[in-house]
Amino acid sequence: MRKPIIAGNWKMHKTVAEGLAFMDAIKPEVSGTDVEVLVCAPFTLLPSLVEAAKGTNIKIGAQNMHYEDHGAFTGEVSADMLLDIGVTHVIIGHSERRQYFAETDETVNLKTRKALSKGLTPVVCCGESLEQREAGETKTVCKTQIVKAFENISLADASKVVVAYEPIWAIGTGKTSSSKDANDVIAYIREVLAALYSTEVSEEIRIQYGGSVKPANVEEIMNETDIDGALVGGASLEADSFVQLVNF
Ligand SMILES: O=C[C@H](O)COP(=O)(O)O
Repeated sequence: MRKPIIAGNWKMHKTVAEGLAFMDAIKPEVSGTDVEVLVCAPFTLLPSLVEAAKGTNIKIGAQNMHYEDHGAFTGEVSADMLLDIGVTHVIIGHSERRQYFAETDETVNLKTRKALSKGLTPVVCCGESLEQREAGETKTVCKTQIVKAFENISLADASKVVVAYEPIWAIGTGKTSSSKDANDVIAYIREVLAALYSTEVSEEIRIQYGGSVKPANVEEIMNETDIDGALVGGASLEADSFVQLVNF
């Protein structure tokens, strides 16, 4: 049985004070849940959030990392640096990183392998653009991204990866994929993983949906058979809304 995972991706939002106020507000409201609760914040907030999450069931993640251990990479942060401050998860290959920061399927793979080798849980994103969807390429695009992301990842490590299927046209637009459509693509991603590894491993890997998830639609999405969680941007920024998502 896969444990559901509800993750907030704050993107480039919040000061430390705002992040800590959010943590104070959600802690008592999410403490009883069976769902894995994850907050992925900008680098500047991570040490404070890790401290605030101590002794709770809330995990703290980064939104990116570099695949090298150290070196002349101005502006970048390594896996060891994240581990050093107590971060446990890292989003890799978000479409905004692919679109604005030249993230490629190859760097997604390098980062995923590095995260796993260090003991960080990678949340690996895939998803098609509107143009690709209209051209009927959704499954091909997701397959290409997933096959490359998992290249040279062992069977033992594969089940530690969390996948997030995020159709780009649904991100921050208010347009959600229908839960059936999202489930259909996610079931297909599971078939791709079964072919790469085994049915057993593919049944263990958690696959989230992301794209305009909000309290009003989270239950329907989470009721789908293959959807194991949500990666949420806008609706994760307010404590009330995030609590409703976790307690779907
Ligand atoms: O990482 C989160 C996704 O990009 C979804 O963002 P959104 O919930 O604002 O559509």
